[in-house]
Amino acid sequence: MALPSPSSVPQLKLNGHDCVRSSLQLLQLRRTSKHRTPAQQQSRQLPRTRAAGGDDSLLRFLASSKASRMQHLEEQALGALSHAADNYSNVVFPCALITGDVVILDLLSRLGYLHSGRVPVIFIDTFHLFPETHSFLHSLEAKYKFEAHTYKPQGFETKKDYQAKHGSDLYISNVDEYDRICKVEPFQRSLKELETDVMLNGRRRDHGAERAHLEVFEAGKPLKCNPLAYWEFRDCWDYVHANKLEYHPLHDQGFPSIGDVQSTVPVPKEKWFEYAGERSGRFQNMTNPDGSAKTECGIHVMSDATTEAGPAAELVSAPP
Ligand SMILES: Nc1ncnc2c1ncn2[C@@H]1O[C@H](COP(=O)(O)OS(=O)(=O)O)[C@@H](OP(=O)(O)O)[C@H]1O
Repeated sequence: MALPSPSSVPQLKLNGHDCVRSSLQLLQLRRTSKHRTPAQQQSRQLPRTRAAGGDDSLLRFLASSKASRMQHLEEQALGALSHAADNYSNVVFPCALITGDVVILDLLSRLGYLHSGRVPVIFIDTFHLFPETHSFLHSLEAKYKFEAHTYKPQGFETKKDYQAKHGSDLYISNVDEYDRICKVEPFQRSLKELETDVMLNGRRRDHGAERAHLEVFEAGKPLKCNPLAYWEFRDCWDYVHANKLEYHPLHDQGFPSIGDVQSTVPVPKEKWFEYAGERSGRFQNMTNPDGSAKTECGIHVMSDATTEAGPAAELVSAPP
């Protein structure tokens, strides 16, 4: 069967994904290999008319596989959110407003959980966020009709107050102390004040090695619900485009993920969708006490260390 050249394949524009083309590239690579099986040799001699029909059906198969995968991911994420809300009293969503978070907000809104206040949104103002992050939050609050619960470093109303005590470069002189004061403490305080028993977030397996085996629910107090655990970064963008959602304005300036100003940089677009590519511009020039590169601020890592195993422990960590 003569495969069409990948560049000549019309994009099926199924959620704007390139998978059809890349699958064809893979197949073509196999075809041009010296090691053809007898069946492959034979298939090369099939009449061209049959080959043309085969190409169409392959494209249709790939398109329908992709569509059913996306449908499953969406149903599974909605199912996880409903399960959390149906079975637990205080489900909260700490939201950093990056692409996956926008997907979760939209799913929560479709379930009626934002407007009703069933799932409160937590926003940590670290005093070091980009101004665009604040304006984007206000825009989403207006669109989905919710008001985020904003938490700041304890004892400070403004960045000026904070700097008067800690200076302007604590994140350089003592990054762990900076994380504790500006992120971890306000985050822990928010979970406590809202009596959280389930915490939603947008962590996914393709974020990197630390999250490679993430499950949709993770044991602990609070229980963590990761509705996008099995999604890829590309799936989040497909959802955003398919539903014409507004997204953080800094994505259009080359930032795949957005955190604090001092530690977030743009990333070349071709790297965004590589494994761990989304977070490759985060935590720049930061190291852990053991000298390894920092990949987490400690919000989730620290809350793991300080929480107990919850009732779902056996569900999420069943032995092989
Ligand atoms: N500003 C702010 N407000 C509320 N919640 C926040 C905030 N920053 C991070 N988070 C929560 O922490 C999750 C991991 O974030 P990150 O490791 O990407 O960033 S950071 O280290 O916290 O800056 C992050 O997961 P995502 O849902 O994937 O964004 C959130 O659950």
